[in-house]
Amino acid sequence: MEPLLEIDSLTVSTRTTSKRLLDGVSLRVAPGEVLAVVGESGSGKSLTALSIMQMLPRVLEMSAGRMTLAGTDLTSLRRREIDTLHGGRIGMLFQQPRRMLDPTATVGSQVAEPLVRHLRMSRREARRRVLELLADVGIDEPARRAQAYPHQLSGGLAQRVMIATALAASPPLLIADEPTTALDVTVEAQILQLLKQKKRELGMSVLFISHDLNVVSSIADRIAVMYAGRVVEVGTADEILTQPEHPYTKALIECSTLRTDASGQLYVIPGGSDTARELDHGCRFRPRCGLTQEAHLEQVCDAREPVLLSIGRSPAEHECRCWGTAEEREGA
Ligand SMILES: Nc1ncnc2c1ncn2[C@@H]1O[C@H](COP(=O)(O)OP(=O)(O)OP(=O)(O)O)[C@@H](O)[C@H]1O
Repeated sequence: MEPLLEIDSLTVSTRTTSKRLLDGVSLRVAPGEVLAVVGESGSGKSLTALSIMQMLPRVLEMSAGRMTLAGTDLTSLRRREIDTLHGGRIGMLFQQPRRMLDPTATVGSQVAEPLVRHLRMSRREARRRVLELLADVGIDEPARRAQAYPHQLSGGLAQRVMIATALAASPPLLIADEPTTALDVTVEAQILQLLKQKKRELGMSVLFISHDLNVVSSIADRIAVMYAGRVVEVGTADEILTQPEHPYTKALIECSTLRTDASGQLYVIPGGSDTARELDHGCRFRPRCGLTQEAHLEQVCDAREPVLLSIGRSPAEHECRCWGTAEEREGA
């Protein structure tokens, strides 16, 4: 199936120092599919989303071999076309829903905005449609809520309003950047449920960004794992969660299952990712990698950066960037 969103070799660097923050990121999202992008803080998840939405800050510059949405080249859009993209072709959800809403405008007028702008509805038509949209995302008494201001909403209610706004113009793609991270666990479960229901009803694709594998396991069809600005493993959610290959993915899974060691300490991945980008040769994960030492691969992992190799039954079904994994497979 032709992908809806296709990104090839996306690189983002700082303009002044040319520091590479994203390095050759390639991703594909099929129509109706949820691709989750996971990784620790600073791995490049949000920059990937901002690049797709053409919302990178001016201090950063981007280059991409290819970045298309339903065949449209996103890298050459003009200002007006980018305005049409936001909300019209890509719905957006962020971590702090109350901060993303305009504090001076009522809920109703904010949900109406994409209806007027993208679907060219009259204000009157839009007011009627807003009530349906609010009810559709599980908001009681939509007429009363439409009159409310963002500060009068709980976090969960504000995220429901953001979902109604993001999906108002039925965009084919939703980008959700940590949409449940700021919510408490019961509300988080309800919002995930709502997103799954909306995805089913509307048949949209979703790029779902999270640092939490537990969260993505309930919603993702495929998972891409990022480390220090690169995709290190990608595959179906089932394969990544049950047969992870990259030592970093395995470590993330260990962390997400709240495993404790013999002394009762919670498992954490040793070391930090902050210096990984400064490594100018070899694998960026090697200073933290147990496999490198275990399999005596220091020289190999130090010499050259691993490439993303296909390890699935069919090409591109499961790919992993690790010399150790490649070596094990060759030996087997
Ligand atoms: N405007 C900027 N100028 C310089 N560096 C930046 C800028 N924005 C992001 N970065 C750096 O780029 C890297 C990737 O950032 P990004 O926000 O994409 O990470 P993330 O995976 O989304 O993390 P988090 O989960 O904490 O949001 C980080 O090292 C970050 O410090």
